[in-house]
Amino acid sequence: APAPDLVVYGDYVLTMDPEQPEIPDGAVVVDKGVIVAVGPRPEIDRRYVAARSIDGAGRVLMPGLVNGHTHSAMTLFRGMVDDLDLMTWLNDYVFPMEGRFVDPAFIRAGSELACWEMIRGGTTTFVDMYFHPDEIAGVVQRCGLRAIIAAPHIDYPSPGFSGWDDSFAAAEDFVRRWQGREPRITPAFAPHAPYTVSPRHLRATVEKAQALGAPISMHLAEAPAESAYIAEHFDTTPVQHVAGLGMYRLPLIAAHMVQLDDRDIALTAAAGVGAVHNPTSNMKLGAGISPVPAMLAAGVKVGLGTDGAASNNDLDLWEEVRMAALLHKVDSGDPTALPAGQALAMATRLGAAAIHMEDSIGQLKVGMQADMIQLAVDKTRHQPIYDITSHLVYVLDSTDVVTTIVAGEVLMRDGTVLTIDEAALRKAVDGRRDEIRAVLGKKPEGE
Ligand SMILES: N[C@@H](CCSC[C@H]1O[C@@H](n2cnc3c(=O)[nH]cnc32)[C@H](O)[C@@H]1O)C(=O)O
Ligand SMILES: [Zn+2]
Repeated sequence: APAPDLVVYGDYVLTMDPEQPEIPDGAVVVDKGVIVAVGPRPEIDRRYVAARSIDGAGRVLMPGLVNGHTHSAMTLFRGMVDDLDLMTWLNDYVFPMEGRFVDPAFIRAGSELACWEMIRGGTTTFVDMYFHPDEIAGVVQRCGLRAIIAAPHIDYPSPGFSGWDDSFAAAEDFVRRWQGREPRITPAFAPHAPYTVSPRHLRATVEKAQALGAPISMHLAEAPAESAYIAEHFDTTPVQHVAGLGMYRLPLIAAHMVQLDDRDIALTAAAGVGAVHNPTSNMKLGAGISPVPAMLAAGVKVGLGTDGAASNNDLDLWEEVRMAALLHKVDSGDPTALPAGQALAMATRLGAAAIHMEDSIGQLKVGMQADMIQLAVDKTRHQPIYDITSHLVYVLDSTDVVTTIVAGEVLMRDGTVLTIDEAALRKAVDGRRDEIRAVLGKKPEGE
């Protein structure tokens, strides 16, 4: 028998592969970080003797989750400003705080805190957009997660901002240095939003991203104030504005996509642009309700994201799955609007498509990357179980995740994160918290 690196079992194997969605008492075989077999346990055990195995009794085995939009180091701003609309939150609070506190050490601590939380909760891939992307990439490399790391650039004179030319040149430099360097890291461009980056600079971004073959991640059609700004200055919608500048010709990852008309949705579907839905952030900032069922019906690739911990306030993707499943029922008055299976797909297979990685992640399928998680479903509060998908969406949560594996590497085992020193992390986070508290104590922000 062939001797692969690892076999992982599950009483319930949920592949998210439409061709064989669920395998009771199944197993996934991994060799050199890639899935080489998926099937029922007896058949797998007959064919393979793996070097290592992870038991699956009382456990679900499924693909790791995809967080399509976050700002990882904003974990250090968790719970600092709540209950404000997007523009007030951003201009009066977040930008000044960032100008004051963000430096490379802040990013190292904040991103590590984010990665710890994501590994703990079963997120295996995330799309990040934040300052000092080299620091983020270093953290991601050390903790073993997979990420698209988008280097931000902006016109808007936010604090800490050194001008468009510098921020764009730094982003290009980052993309060039990280392309092909680490298989789990994809560098990308991140023009902040249509209301903070001029048309000329969005065009320049398209040209550069096209030349380098890099994806773009940006905030798009998030809040009413953005639509009003774009209507006033350009007499169109945010989507049609950026599509007109060529942005819909590339692998674009568009976060939010709340304020959309029918034409915006049709254009997004036709272009294959990925839409990342952030239900908690949208609800919390009062941005509106993204027309997710309409996008899905039109064939848009819709994923899920947490956004940063300053507008969520955590990076728990299970919460987004459940929020999405519930929000669109209440919005439409139709409980069939977003069924559990579709909500779960948005965190896995569809979410992978939304970030243009559907060929390598999002399903447990031969040839795909071995990015997978186990959840324990053996507790009394989990019983009885009739439909595992229903449980994953409506019963389980991030604390039920017990194993996290990326490219065949075990990042968490029995609920313990193995690749991050938690005690050292807590110390770094406490240090930053004290520094921020001291400043906030002296000068309270806002009224
Ligand atoms: N101001 C930056 C760009 C920074 S990274 C991404 C930015 O997006 C901000 N951000 C976080 N969540 C949202 C959101 O929902 N909408 C718009 N911006 C956001 C975040 O605070 C951060 O400033 C520069 O000078 O280059
Ligand atoms: Zn964001």
